[in-house]
Amino acid sequence: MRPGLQTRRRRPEARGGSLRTGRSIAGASAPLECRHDLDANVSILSSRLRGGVVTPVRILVHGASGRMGQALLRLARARSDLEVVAAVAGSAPRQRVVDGVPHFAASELGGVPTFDVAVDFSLPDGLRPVLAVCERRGAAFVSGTTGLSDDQCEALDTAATRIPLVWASNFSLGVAVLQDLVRRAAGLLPGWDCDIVESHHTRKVDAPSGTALTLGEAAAEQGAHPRYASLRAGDIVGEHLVQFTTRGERIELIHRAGDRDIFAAGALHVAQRLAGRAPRRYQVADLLAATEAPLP
Ligand SMILES: NC(=O)C1=CN([C@@H]2O[C@H](COP(=O)(O)OP(=O)(O)OC[C@H]3O[C@@H](n4cnc5c(N)ncnc54)[C@H](OP(=O)(O)O)[C@@H]3O)[C@@H](O)[C@H]2O)C=CC1
Ligand SMILES: O=C(O)C1=N[C@H](C(=O)O)C[C@H](O)C1
Repeated sequence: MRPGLQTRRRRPEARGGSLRTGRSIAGASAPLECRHDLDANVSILSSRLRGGVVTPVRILVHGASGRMGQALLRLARARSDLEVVAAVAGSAPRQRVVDGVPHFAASELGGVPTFDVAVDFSLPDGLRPVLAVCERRGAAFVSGTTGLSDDQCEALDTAATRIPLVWASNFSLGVAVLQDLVRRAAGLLPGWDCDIVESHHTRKVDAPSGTALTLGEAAAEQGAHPRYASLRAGDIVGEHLVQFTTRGERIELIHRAGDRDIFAAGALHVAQRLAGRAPRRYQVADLLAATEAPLP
């Protein structure tokens, strides 16, 4: 076996947060429903009216010093409909205020200013404290943190009875389409081998990736028995190959992410639309469909 290549046979547990497309995206033919939720939109708008003025959605970025956190802070700065009011990392910040944004350590979460939605790309250990703050404050929660335990996944389900919440293993549009293609291919190819190979940078701590597990769930829903292989090399942002093989033929479906901004932009887009909604667990596609503007 090559260094860095781990193989693993595993049928993943059912987890929430898989991306379900509700309308046709980029040629995918899955029927997608478009929701025009007038009452919800009125309530969201009124929640953003302060002093008679529509104000930006106030965001807390959790995992702010990380690769994703830095992308979120940079992209949020460029949006007038979002205001980052707190940036939280695991350890104490070297600078208390950066570009006008107050920075906090995770141990200081209780003292962060009022926010509408927390956007979390941290590590599994960081999940419960930030989720608890969102629940206490009635704020929305968007998370892309992967490698969560079953208990942590259950904590998300419980929180979603009190606050609006989205967890997704991947916030890119391309992976949402890939998931749909995998589901359909698995349904059309009973008995074929299904193998998922994911490649990421050497700093990634979880394996298989959250996206690989989500894609595997989509295949397993159709009766496939996916196997997983993980490669850690250099600075690969994220690649997922789903391969269906039988005697004499093979189909390969692959997504390559070349830039973390695709994930960060997707998460900010979702956060902007989640703030002020009724408590429940939302899928990314719910918020893509309830749209005034296309993905940035
Ligand atoms: N769903 C998606 O689309 C994507 C998901 N991800 C996932 O996002 C997560 C973060 O990825 P990445 O940015 O590369 O990771 P990094 O290691 O670069 O960053 C992790 C961040 O989390 C902080 N952190 C660590 N432990 C805690 C804690 N206990 N409480 C609060 N904050 C903590 C770190 O702070 P400090 O450095 O001070 O410890 C740092 O700011 C991973 O789970 C990754 O798989 C990544 C890309 C896309
Ligand atoms: O850690 C990463 O970098 C990524 N993690 C996510 C995952 O585990 O699927 C999404 C993306 O592939 C990048």
